[in-house]
Amino acid sequence: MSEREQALPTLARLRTPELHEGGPRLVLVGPMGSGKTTVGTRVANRLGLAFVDSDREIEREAARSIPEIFASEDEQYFRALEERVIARLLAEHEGILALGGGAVTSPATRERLRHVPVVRLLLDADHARERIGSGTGRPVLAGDDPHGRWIRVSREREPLFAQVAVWALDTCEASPDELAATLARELTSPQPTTTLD
Ligand SMILES: Nc1ncnc2c1ncn2[C@@H]1O[C@H](COP(=O)(O)OP(=O)(O)O)[C@@H](O)[C@H]1O
Ligand SMILES: O=C(O)C1=C[C@@H](OP(=O)(O)O)[C@@H](O)[C@H](O)C1
Ligand SMILES: [Mg+2]
Repeated sequence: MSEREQALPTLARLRTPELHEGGPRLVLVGPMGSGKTTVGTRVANRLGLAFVDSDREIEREAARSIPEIFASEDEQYFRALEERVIARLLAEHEGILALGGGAVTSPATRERLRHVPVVRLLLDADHARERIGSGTGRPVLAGDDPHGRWIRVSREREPLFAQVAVWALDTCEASPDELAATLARELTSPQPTTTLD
C-alpha cells in the first residue's frame, strides 16, 4: 500500500502557537525512547532541512559522550550545559531540532519553548521496554531496573512535556517513517498560526 493510500497517524493539536520569526521549524520533545532522534532525522530528510540533536551538540561541545559527562562530572553539570546548548540552538538553528528527554526540566528552556512549534512524542510503558532495552547510553536509566526508572522519570516529566507542546503524537503503533510523514505534512500545510514580531 502506498503512503498516500495508507492512513497516517493522527497528530493532536493542543494549542495555537504564537510564533516568533526564525528559529527551528519543529522541536521534538518526549520521554527517552519515544523516537525524537529517529523521527526528527526523517522529518528533516523529507523536507530537505538540516537536523540537529541537542545531545550530539552537547557531546561535541564537551568533547565527551553523555555517559562520560555524567561519570566525570554530574547530572547538574550536564543539565547546565544542556540548557546553554539548547538556548543557542533555538536562536540559531532553522531546521528540525530533537531535544533530550530531560531538557524540559529546565524552567528557562520551557520559557524559551513557548513561541516555538513543539511536538510531544508519546510512548507508553509497555512499548518503552523494547525501545530502551538495558538503558545503555542513557545514564538516567542506570541501575538494575531501567524500565522502572523510565516509568518514574517519565511520569514526573509528563506535565512539563504538556506545558510546552503544540501537538502530541502517539508513537506506539506507527513506524518512524509514518510518524515523520504526518509531521512533514503538518509543516507543509497552511498553518492557522499567529506570528509575533
Ligand atoms: N515509532 C517507532 N517504532 C519502533 N521503534 C522506534 C520508533 N521510534 C524509535 N524507535 C526505536 O526506538 C529506539 C529509541 O529511539 P530514539 O530515536 O533514540 O529515541 P529518543 O531520541 O526519543 O530517545 C531506537 O532503537 C529506535 O530505532
Ligand atoms: O531523559 C533524560 O534525562 C536524558 C535523555 C537522553 O536523550 P534521549 O531522550 O534522546 O534518550 C539524554 O539527553 C540524556 O541521556 C538524558
Ligand atoms: Mg534522542
